[in-house]
This record gives sequence, C-alpha cells and structure tokens, in this order.
Amino acid sequence: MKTIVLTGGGTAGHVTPNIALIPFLKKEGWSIQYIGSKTGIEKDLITKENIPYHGISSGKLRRYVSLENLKDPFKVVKGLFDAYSLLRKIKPNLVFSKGGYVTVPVVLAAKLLGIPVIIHESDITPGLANKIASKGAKEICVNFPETLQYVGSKGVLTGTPIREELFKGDANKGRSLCKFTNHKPVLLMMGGSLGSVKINTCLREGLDTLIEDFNIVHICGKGNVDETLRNKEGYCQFEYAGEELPHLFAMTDLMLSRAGANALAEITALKIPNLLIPLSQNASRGDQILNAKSMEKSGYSLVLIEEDLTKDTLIKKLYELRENSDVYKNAMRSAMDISGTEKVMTQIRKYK
Ligand SMILES: CC(=O)N[C@H]1[C@@H](OP(=O)(O)OP(=O)(O)OC[C@H]2O[C@@H](n3ccc(=O)[nH]c3=O)[C@H](O)[C@@H]2O)O[C@H](CO)[C@@H](O)[C@@H]1O
Repeated sequence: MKTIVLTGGGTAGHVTPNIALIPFLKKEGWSIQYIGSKTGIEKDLITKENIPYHGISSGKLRRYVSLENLKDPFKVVKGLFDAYSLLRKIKPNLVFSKGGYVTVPVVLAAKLLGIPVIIHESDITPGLANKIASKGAKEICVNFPETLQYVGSKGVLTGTPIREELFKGDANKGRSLCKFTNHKPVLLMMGGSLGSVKINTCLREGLDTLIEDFNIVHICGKGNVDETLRNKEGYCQFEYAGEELPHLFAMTDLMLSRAGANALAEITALKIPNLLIPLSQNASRGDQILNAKSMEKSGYSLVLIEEDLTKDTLIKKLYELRENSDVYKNAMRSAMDISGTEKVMTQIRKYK
C-alpha cells in the first residue's frame, strides 16, 4: 500500500484542503498520516478525521520583532529532527504540504530523505513558509492563475480542494440550529478561521439596524462570543463552525467575510453574494487584499477595505450587496471549476 504524509497548519485554511482530499485518497487506497504542530488547530481538526497524527516542534516565522524570535530557531531545528525521524520511520511515497510554518521542517526533511513533495499554495502570492519549502518541492499546485508567475516551472493550476460536505447542507437544519423562526434573508459573517475582532465589533454595533432585515449568523472566533447577546432573537453566534458549517452555508443568502483564499473558493463554489473585508497590510503580507481584488475584478464580490470599516460603512455596503445580489450570483455562475480536488489528485497519482 502506498503511503502519503499530509502536512499543514497554523490556521484552518492550511488544513481544510487536506481534509477535502482525505476521502479521495482513502478511496484510491492510500494509507494516510499527518504531521502538524503539537498544539495548533490542525491537531483538533485532523484527530476528528481518524488519521494518525504526529505533532512536531515548530517555531513561527514572524515578520515582526519578538522575544520569541530568539527561541524559534531552536524550535525549528528541533522540528527538523522530529520530522526527519518520523519520515524515516513512515517511509511515505509522497508528502503533500498545504503550507503554514509547521510544514517547513517537514518539507526540508523530505528533501534530505529523497521523498517527493507536492506543495499547495492557496493565495495569490506565496506565503513565507511555502517560499522556503518550494525549493524542496517537485510541484507547486496553485489556486489562482496569477500565482503561476511567482512559482516558476514547477507551478500547476489546480484550484483548491473543497470539502464535499459543504455542498450537502440542509437549510432547514441550519435554521433550527440557529433557532431562526422567521424567513428574513440570512446574513452569515465568517471572519476567517480565527475570527476577526474588528469586524465582530462593527457588526455588533450595527446589529440592531441589520436585524430588522436579516437573520444573522456570526462565526466570531475562539473566545469572541458576546455572552450578553446569547439570547438575542435573529442572532446566532459560533466560535467555530465544524459540522454545522454546511447547514449554515445552505441557508445563507449573503455573506460577510475576510478574504482568506479557502473561504473565497468555498463562497464562489456555493455562489453566495458576498462582501469581503480583507486583512489589512499592517497585519499581514497583504495576501488577502490581492485575493479580494481578484474576486472584485471577476465580479464575484463587493470589497470594503479595513481602513474604511465603520459601523456605517458596513451597513451601507451590506445593503448595497443585497440590492445587487443577483449580479454577483450571475457572475459566479460563470466561475471555473467548482473544486480543485480532482486536479490535485491528478498530481498526487503520479507518485502512486
Ligand atoms: C490570518 C491569516 O493568516 N489568514 C490566512 C489564513 O486564513 P484562514 O485560515 O483564516 O482562512 P481561509 O479562509 O483560507 O480558510 C478558512 C477555512 O476554515 C474553514 N472554517 C472557518 C471558520 C469556521 O467556523 N469553520 C470552518 O470550517 C473555512 O470553511 C475555510 O475552509 O490562510 C489563508 C490561506 O492561506 C490566507 O489566505 C489567509 O490570509
């Protein structure tokens, strides 16, 4: 039996495409193991999938000055030793890396051991971890055509694997999960896998106005639930939506979202008219701004930049989105392939 090691972590966006591949890999007879960090979100998400999980030491690749930066080189080196001895034991035929800092030692160890590596990059510009890891990769699968120019001859346009269950939600189940009793349109706010405090605050400031016209589902991130709003009618909060997510998507009429690449792939595939507020350049390398611009250019999304975000601009843009929702829906109908799963599997099969 052929063995594949999946790796990726730090935020859910570096894990959910791996989860989307798991049923297809199983169906095609691969034995699957996962290497992630000891405490990252990937540990919880993968353990639920019943895949053997190996946690290694990992250090964050920060772009800012922090005392932790002094400890991190040691953690990364320890991670490299951890990954090397794991891969030597597992002897996989292939490593598939979805990115995030934990993947760097895994990919480097695979290269030292002569194990082929495929990398997947979801964003328009490659992240730091993938930039380092790309040297050890045989192929780099990308989600946006614009990315091919940054990755050279190893690049293959595949799109992003999307979890199949997201297309199989039940709107009535979503309504009952949220205890929505009327049939106002549903607005779903998803602030990325970690939530967004800034958007959370503006949405809650505008809640009394918006709730007149919408039922609101708010995925607000770990530790961000507002207890005083727990029983508010027409408003339902989740820290993180796991198996509820397909049902929430199924009942959603409009979305408010960060511009993480996986959320965008899912929203486009589900054809949900959306307002995007990309993470600002101050807090990131600006990848979400590029992702959002690409969506706006294709006519799939309305965009509000974080510097312009206030309660009032948020409300104004959401009503503008509602007015023009058919325009966005129609544009998304012409979007390319729904999910990148099959195209990524085609690359993986080469190593079977
Ligand atoms: C802060 C940060 O570093 N953000 C990056 C991170 O985003 P992040 O991981 O936050 O966001 P993405 O939108 O890419 O992916 C989130 C994934 O988590 C899932 N999900 C989310 C919330 C929830 O309650 N349940 C759930 O299942 C979504 O359906 C999606 O599959 O990786 C993305 C892909 O490289 C980048 O574009 C983002 O810039």
